Amino acid sequence: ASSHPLWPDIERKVASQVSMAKLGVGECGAGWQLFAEDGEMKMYRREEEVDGLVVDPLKAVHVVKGITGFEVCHHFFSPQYRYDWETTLEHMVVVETISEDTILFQQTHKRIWPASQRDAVFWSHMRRLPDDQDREGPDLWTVVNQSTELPQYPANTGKCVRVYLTVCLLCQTLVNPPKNGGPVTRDDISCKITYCSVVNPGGWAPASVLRAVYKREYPKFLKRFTAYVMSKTKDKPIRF
Ligand SMILES: CCCCCc1ccc(-c2ccc(S(=O)(=O)CCO)cc2)cc1/C=C\c1ccccn1
Repeated sequence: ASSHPLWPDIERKVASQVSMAKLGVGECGAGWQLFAEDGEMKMYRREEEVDGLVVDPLKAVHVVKGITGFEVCHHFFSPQYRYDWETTLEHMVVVETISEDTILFQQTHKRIWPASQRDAVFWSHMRRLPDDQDREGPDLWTVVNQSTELPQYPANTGKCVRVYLTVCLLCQTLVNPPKNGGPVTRDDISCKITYCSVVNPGGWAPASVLRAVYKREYPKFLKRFTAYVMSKTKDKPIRF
């Protein structure tokens, strides 16, 4: 895929998104406010507006037992599972499978009254990252979704307002080998998940509506998605 015209953008975006995702909420600048908490899941947001539009960056951290970073990224990246966990999705088109780890999507999301319906066109790239701390244990896995322009899907021509998004899912598998030296089972693993997203709604939507949507939808999405991965993997061999 390194020959594809998007490749330089993908390389640059993945590098910048992963380094930002690795920063704790305390480090990457002030202004992160905790807005939702549920067990191990903590969701933070920053209140930001661009041209009067709410684009509140979101950062969620979660630790889930019994699954690996590869399994989380695989179910997030692969189109065949998306309708199972993405409740706001109305329609998804795989525009181009650039390579086995890079796909171009067009998605329409269900209309959220009183705002107009939204669609998104983005490339999605999944990658294993060498662990820079050289800690032993499995590597990191990431999926980055980045809006891009596609001539065959011009923005704001039909019923939908085009959103512009940047999303990074960064996963680290934690293995706690059993004392008796036996094989590692799902009871001995967990996954540290960092989910970062910035969604520019594209066209006007009331700040109160957008903030209510994000406050309601993001916690629901992360809980539902991680529960889905657990259900899909629990009786299967572990994939690191
Ligand atoms: C007025 C409403 C405007 C927002 C509409 C909207 C736009 C984009 C998106 C969205 C959210 C997550 C992704 S992803 O993480 O890349 C996974 C692949 O689907 C891509 C798109 C959603 C939603 C609408 C609802 C909403 C908002 C947050 C969280 C969940 N749902």
